[in-house]
Amino acid sequence: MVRKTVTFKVGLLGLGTVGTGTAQVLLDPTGRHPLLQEIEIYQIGVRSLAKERGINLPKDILTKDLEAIVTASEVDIVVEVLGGLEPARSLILKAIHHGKHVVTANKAVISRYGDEIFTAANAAGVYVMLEAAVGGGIPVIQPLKQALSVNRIQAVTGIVNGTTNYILTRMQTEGSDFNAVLADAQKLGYAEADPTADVDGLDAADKIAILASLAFGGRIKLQEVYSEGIRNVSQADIAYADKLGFVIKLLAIAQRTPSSSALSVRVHPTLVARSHPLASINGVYNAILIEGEPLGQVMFYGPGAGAGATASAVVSDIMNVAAVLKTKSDRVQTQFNPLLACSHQDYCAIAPMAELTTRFYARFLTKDRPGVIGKLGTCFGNYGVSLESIVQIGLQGDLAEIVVVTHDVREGNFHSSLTEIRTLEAVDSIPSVLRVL
Ligand SMILES: NC(=O)C1=CN([C@@H]2O[C@H](COP(=O)(O)OP(=O)(O)OC[C@H]3O[C@@H](n4cnc5c(N)ncnc54)[C@H](OP(=O)(O)O)[C@@H]3O)[C@@H](O)[C@H]2O)C=CC1
Ligand SMILES: N[C@@H](CC=O)C(=O)O
Ligand code: NA
Repeated sequence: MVRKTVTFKVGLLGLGTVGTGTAQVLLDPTGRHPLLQEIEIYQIGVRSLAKERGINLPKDILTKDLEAIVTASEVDIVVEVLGGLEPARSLILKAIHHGKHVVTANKAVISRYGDEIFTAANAAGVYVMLEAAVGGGIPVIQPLKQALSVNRIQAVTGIVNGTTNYILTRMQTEGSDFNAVLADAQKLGYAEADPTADVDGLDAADKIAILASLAFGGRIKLQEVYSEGIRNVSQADIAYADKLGFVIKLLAIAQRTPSSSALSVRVHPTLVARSHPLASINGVYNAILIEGEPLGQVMFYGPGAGAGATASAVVSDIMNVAAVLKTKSDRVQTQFNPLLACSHQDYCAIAPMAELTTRFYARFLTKDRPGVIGKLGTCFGNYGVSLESIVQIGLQGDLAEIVVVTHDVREGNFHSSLTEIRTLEAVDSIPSVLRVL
């Protein structure tokens, strides 16, 4: 048992999956960095005092009075792991106004209210740290702020939602049913309280907005980030993708566009060639591939959700703040460490999706008769859509199933060609349209 010399007090807001993992690490410093022995939990704010907790806690440490934690003079660092927008946002702001440094895992709050929060933090002279908010336990926020900051970043491409990667992996490897696998992800503590945020790509959109902001040095308006989830990814598409040499992944992408100064920032299910490094990232694992000059490519890989992994990121942020404070005798920041603080003022311009240039995969159900493929080809040709492959593999009832993969095409042109194709008498439906990396 380690005897602690307490120097820093943490007010922990939340004792769910991440809060419990965080408390476990803070209460068990043996064999970890010695600075951890100087950090103590002051109080833990929860909703219910009666709830069974799978952790041994000091007596009377739980409270329902979260405002008292963020305003307590004893507290140096407030750790927000409540989730949701409110009261998380208000408590973060109140903590900042009371001079507390903040560590949060809450990408939903940061991607929406980052402007307000970082402006308040800079005015109050405190840090807001968010390593756990993207990629769970994977260090990616700190590397972007520090080790990679000399690079001109060209693209950030990631699998940043553990729940959907877990679902897609099991649908692919076991042919499992979507809803059953989602229930497992919830049991394992990967999913958000409302898993819609995971399944519909909103959690990944929050995360890529945060990564894009760090990578490209400006704020991002979340409403300009395109997001499409995995609800419409079917077993048929997984099987066709496999036959064509691809796997389907929910990718979050932020990249410079070749023709304008605007960025493309988006989340969508994507066919990824089996040889691509992101294709082999399975289960709850996340990976973020960053391309920059002069570094080239670097990929961060690890567990993207779960109690222990996320706690590792939360506690490392607490330690980073404690380490900075240790060098200040009065614990007041007169000057910020520019590699830890946020200094963005301007918003990045985001290009509309119609201007994106990408490859597409599309599946058509058509009448099974000669000449249909030719008619599709004519419509594609009318809009400059060039095909990489076109295959008719099977029949669904009496309808033919035709799958195409295009070469790079402007998204707006591709959709115009589909609008024309839908008017063809021989075409029954277009059950899926996916982008190809
Ligand atoms: N789960 C994961 O793997 C990861 C989660 N995150 C983020 O971490 C945050 C927390 O997630 P997670 O731990 O999974 O969430 P949980 O739902 O498991 O835990 C939330 C905790 O916050 C408490 N809480 C919520 N609302 C209130 C309120 N209004 N008043 C008082 N207490 C409240 C709950 O109290 P009580 O226990 O009494 O109900 C609970 O202890 C989220 O922002 C999430 O996006 C980030 C990376 C990974
Ligand atoms: N629900 C999220 C948790 C981590 O951010 C996920 O599944 O990735
Ligand atoms: Na992280």
